[in-house]
Amino acid sequence: MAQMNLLQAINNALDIAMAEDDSTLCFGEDVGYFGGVFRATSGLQEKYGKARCFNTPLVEQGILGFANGLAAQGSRPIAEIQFADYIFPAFDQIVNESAKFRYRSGNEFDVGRLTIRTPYGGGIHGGLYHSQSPEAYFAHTPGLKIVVPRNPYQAKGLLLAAIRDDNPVLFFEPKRLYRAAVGEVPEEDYQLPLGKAEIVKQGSDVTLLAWGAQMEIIEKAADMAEADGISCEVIDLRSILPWDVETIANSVRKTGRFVISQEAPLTAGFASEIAATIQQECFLHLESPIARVCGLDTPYPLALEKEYQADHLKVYEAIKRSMDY
Ligand SMILES: Cc1ncc(C[n+]2csc(CCOP(=O)(O)OP(=O)(O)O)c2C)c(N)n1
Repeated sequence: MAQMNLLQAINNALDIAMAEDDSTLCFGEDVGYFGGVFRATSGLQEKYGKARCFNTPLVEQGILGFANGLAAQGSRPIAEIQFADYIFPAFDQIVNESAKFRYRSGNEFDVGRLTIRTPYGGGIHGGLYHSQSPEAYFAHTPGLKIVVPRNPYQAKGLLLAAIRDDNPVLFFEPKRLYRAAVGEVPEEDYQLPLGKAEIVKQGSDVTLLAWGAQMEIIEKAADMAEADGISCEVIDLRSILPWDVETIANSVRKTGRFVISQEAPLTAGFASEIAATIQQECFLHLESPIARVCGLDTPYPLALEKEYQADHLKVYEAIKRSMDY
């Protein structure tokens, strides 16, 4: 075991993946000798050379076009988009090519070896274009997998699973946790399963669900509610696509109450998809309406970041409303 922050765990996973397979490549804006703006690829160019870890031009559509071509030809590309806010120029490549390549070629080609890493989320005073959480745009796209880790242990195990998975995977890295989340991480190779949620704390009165950096917030709200005698089951979704309906539905059947929290805006966020599915699966077990505690429906505000966030007080209020219903 070693103490690592989330960035170091990601760097460690990339190192293991590059060492095991010569066809694994890391590239993106400033990813080469500089090691990325957050240093996730630090030291990799030195170790594996300029042909395997390198800078691209500032053109996200090109990064993904290039990555799709490499993956189709048998390489294992790991493309970095410098901020998730800048993934939109590559939207066409991801949604129309990465996700559909296997289907449109009748399984003759696929880009399943592709992994896309990108820093995501707010809480760092990044303003409009360094704070967004765009998972829902991609969750609407069959053919992709989507993962969000909440700590260094998860980041390493889930990233190694993502890189080796047979489908294109989008790996959203909560940038607020890059240096803030520190924990024990095994130095050896391990994987955590994609598509599986993790029950972080067992409870019996209400189920709380989030992913990524939002986990800290629901855990804090759970502590407040527990002080009032409310027993909270806390679950980390970990994978947005595919998502673990069974674990969540089993929990809600047990507790009868359900609060979902996401950092992204409320409208058409992934929390809405979860709420719709769970009301269908658990209708007769629900004691109160499913609550969504989300970011406000505004562009991500710089000055009003605190007001925008679905913080622990808003989650706590939703728990109380659910209990009092
Ligand atoms: C579409 C998009 N992708 C990525 C970024 C992040 N970004 C901001 S500045 C910068 C580097 C710009 O370098 P250069 O074009 O050489 O201009 P310089 O600032 O060095 O004069 C990058 C990648 C961005 N702002 N927009």
